[in-house]
Amino acid sequence: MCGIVGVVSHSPVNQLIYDALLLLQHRGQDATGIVTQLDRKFFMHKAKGMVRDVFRTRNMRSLPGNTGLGQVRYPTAGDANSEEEAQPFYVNAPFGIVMVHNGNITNAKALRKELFGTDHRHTNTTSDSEVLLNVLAHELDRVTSGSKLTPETVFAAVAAVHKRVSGSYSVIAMIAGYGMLAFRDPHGIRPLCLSKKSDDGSFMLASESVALEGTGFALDRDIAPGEAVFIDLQGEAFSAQCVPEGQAHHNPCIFEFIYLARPDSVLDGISVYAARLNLGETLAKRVLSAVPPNDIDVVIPIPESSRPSAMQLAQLIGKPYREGFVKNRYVGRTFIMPGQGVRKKSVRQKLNAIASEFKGRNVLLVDDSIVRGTTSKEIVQMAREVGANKVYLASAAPPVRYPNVYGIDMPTKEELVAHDRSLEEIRQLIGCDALIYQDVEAMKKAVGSLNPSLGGFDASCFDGVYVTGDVTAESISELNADRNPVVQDDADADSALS
Ligand SMILES: O=P(O)(O)OC[C@H]1O[C@H](OP(=O)(O)OP(=O)(O)O)[C@H](O)[C@@H]1O
Ligand SMILES: NC(=O)CC[C@H](N)C(=O)O
Ligand SMILES: [Mg+2]
Repeated sequence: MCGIVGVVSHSPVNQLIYDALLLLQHRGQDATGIVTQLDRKFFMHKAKGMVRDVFRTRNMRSLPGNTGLGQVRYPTAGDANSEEEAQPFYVNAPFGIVMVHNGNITNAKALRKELFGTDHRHTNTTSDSEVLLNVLAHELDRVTSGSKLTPETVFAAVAAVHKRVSGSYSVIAMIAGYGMLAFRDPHGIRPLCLSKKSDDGSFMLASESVALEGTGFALDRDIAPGEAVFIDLQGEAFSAQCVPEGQAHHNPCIFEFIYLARPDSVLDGISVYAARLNLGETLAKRVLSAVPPNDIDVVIPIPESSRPSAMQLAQLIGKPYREGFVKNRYVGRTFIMPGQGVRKKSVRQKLNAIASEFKGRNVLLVDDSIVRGTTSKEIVQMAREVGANKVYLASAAPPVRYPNVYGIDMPTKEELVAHDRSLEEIRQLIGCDALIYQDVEAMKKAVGSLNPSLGGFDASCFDGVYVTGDVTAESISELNADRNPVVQDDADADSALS
């Protein structure tokens, strides 16, 4: 889950893209980049780091033009440490294309071979996004050879991309001198939404509605699964469904609603905040059947993402909701940091307990999800250190048991605390007095009831069902083999836990 943004306007876009990226920073903390276009020329600046650190005034000054793209990266493929793999990516033929991608290509290895052997295209990094860009470039070249680039030819190229590429991809690209193209994979796994400003006719495309609202745009609609939108440089927009009828299914990633997205965003017709409240409500029922309510004195969220669920849960079980942990706002999100070592250290730097909320009390801690168990184990220990009597732990998401291959960095099952362990084994490992998880079906209902028109969710890390239908144990290990040493680091999560 990276954050992506694209703007077509009648005035300079550099500041607007910067502002939108800041609003999407929670989706990627590792690298960032902006590219703008002026007179068929691209101007780009990208580097490792957060938005505020990467773009200095001199960089912003060298990003002229009224159209542009930006990205914040959370690496899920290739090399997490490489500056080269920061986005946007650029190819010079045909036309000159720059592209940003949120998602993960599951057949990148096979495509890389095809690109080299059959399409005679060169890729220079281990990034799956560079592969995707080259497939798009090849298909654009093929459909426009001997004819002009029109919205129809662009859509034909996207249709060909859908046939070749597997996995998750929300994409925004700029074609030099022509316009901006956006498309979403046939399952709509990662989000992408669109806005047109009524006063000046400018367009913004972004991963989350919060980026639109925070920059003076208003959410018009989501890009549909399999759909492509092309906005020419005169500001005229065209759109088309690029997969054959019956082959597009709307299965957004449910983890967006649990953890990844900001609570003030609305994705695919669902308010993330409302989803988290609903998850708290269903979790409350499970808590009541597992722990006698009189045994709980206070409900304490593990900041940040669990707050709405914890609040709702507390109200339903009739217990006080208290802020027992204070988050250091200058430490980023720990889950999306690359490498288990840095994640583990960061939990202690990030959260500190207010002893008076714990002393002598039976506390129910609530988190949105337990993935590697890094956070839970540290937090339970911290609660005990400041004098908690009993420490119960509830998770608004069900046990994460399966690897994710669609853009969340949980590539190996061995690193997941719930993989191949019973509830009791997980409880012992985390060290809490009772452990209560959300149920998979209840989770799907809690979120899905907010938009019944969806065709279900990608909930693969919870139920092991991969919506693209082509993910096997073999392809998962192949994907891991393509990662840089970070995955090896992650595979050590077990030892880091104990
Ligand atoms: O079991 P783990 O592997 O530790 O991962 C799960 C934790 O990581 C996330 O928090 P994070 O600090 O990333 O972000 P937040 O501040 O938005 O909650 C999530 O909210 C859980 O607290
Ligand atoms: N989280 C993402 O969307 C990552 C995009 C791409 N797979 C990368 O690793 O750069
Ligand atoms: Mg958290």
